[in-house]
Amino acid sequence: MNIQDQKHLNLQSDKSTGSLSNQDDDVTFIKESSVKNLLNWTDCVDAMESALVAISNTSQKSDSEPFSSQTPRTFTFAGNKGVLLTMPGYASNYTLNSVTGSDKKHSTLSCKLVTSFSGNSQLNPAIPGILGTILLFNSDTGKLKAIVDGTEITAWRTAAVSVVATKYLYCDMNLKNLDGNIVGKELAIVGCGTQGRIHALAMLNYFPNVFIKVKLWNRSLNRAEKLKKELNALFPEIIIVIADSSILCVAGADCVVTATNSSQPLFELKDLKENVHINAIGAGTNHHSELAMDIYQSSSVYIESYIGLETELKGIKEYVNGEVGEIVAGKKFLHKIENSKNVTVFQSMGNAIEDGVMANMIYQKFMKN
Ligand SMILES: NC(=O)C1=CN([C@@H]2O[C@H](COP(=O)(O)OP(=O)(O)OC[C@H]3O[C@@H](n4cnc5c(N)ncnc54)[C@H](OP(=O)(O)O)[C@@H]3O)[C@@H](O)[C@H]2O)C=CC1
Ligand SMILES: O=C([O-])C1=[NH+]CCC1
Repeated sequence: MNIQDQKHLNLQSDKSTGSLSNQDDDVTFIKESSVKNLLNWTDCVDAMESALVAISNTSQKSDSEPFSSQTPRTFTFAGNKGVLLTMPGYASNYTLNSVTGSDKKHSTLSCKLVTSFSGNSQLNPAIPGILGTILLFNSDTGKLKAIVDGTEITAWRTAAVSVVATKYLYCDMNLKNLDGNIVGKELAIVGCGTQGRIHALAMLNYFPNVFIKVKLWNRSLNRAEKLKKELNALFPEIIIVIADSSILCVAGADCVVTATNSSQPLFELKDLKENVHINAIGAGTNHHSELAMDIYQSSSVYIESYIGLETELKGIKEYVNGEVGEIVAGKKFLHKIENSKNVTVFQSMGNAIEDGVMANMIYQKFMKN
């Protein structure tokens, strides 16, 4: 949602403290351009690490431990044109270290409303296929306190979650302890739409000195060319090439991102080299169609939340080894598959807690400014 005129909505953007007073009637509206100005990769990745830990703890075990509660999201289909998702969630006792320090604990009650209309890219002018709005409620009273544009948040939080997954699941190299040397890895971006683009930016910005080459593939060439131009200007030291097929794109890659609406597998296990980490993002309501089934069968597979597993990932349920948050929190060690290529897969779906934590992070920064 990009509403320019907040008076039109009869909302006030007075930077009130969000205190518990009954007179606190104002609803803060944070529009897309303000959200954009407040986003950076350090804050987003830090917030998503906290969110993933809260997701993996679904009951309150102590006064201080992060936890969350959520129901499966709902899907309301608008004929065959698109779908509206509702994503409610509550996260408690989590920190936003880089924004409010490690002592301040946050609780957030939120609901994201997000539409997915894949035909939007064909409009003239094109608009994003995924459009979102996040409602933030006072978690002590239930009263609405902010409406935060969720389109940029959805893009950034998805890529930031993939960065966290890459940090913890990519076993070939400890990306957490970079020593400043060029590591010389290859990144493959399969699908150069909104998600492919933001993932390329997230990976290259957050892991400097790691990737020396990026291979891009997109069904229609013009989007790959556009992204190549953008990346060349931002990262002149990195080699950026366009691959002729999705299989050629992943050949030789160390880290792969898939971000398409493809209902058919884009590559198989035989197309990958050993020790590859894959962030599988796309394919909308059919989340696991981008990768061939033999990849899931012989890889260590992690997801954001078991809640979505039951309803949205039935087809690969038996191959899932855990939640990323369980690894981050040290509750589980990375599962290794004997006699395998040692491939790790982060199967992304998107999760309500990530949206609530991100919207609160933006709200905290907006109120401070
Ligand atoms: N996991 C998560 O949290 C999230 C997942 N998503 C999902 O990620 C995917 C991409 O979203 P987004 O980047 O916003 O969408 P965009 O519309 O910006 O991009 C869609 C991409 O998919 C490609 N594509 C579409 N159909 C096919 C096909 N049959 N075969 C190969 N490529 C195809 C498009 O190619 P072309 O340019 O040729 O049309 C384009 O590269 C969607 O499935 C979306 O639902 C989105 C947000 C969050
Ligand atoms: O989590 C999310 O916002 C979405 N996942 C797929 C489409 C939108």
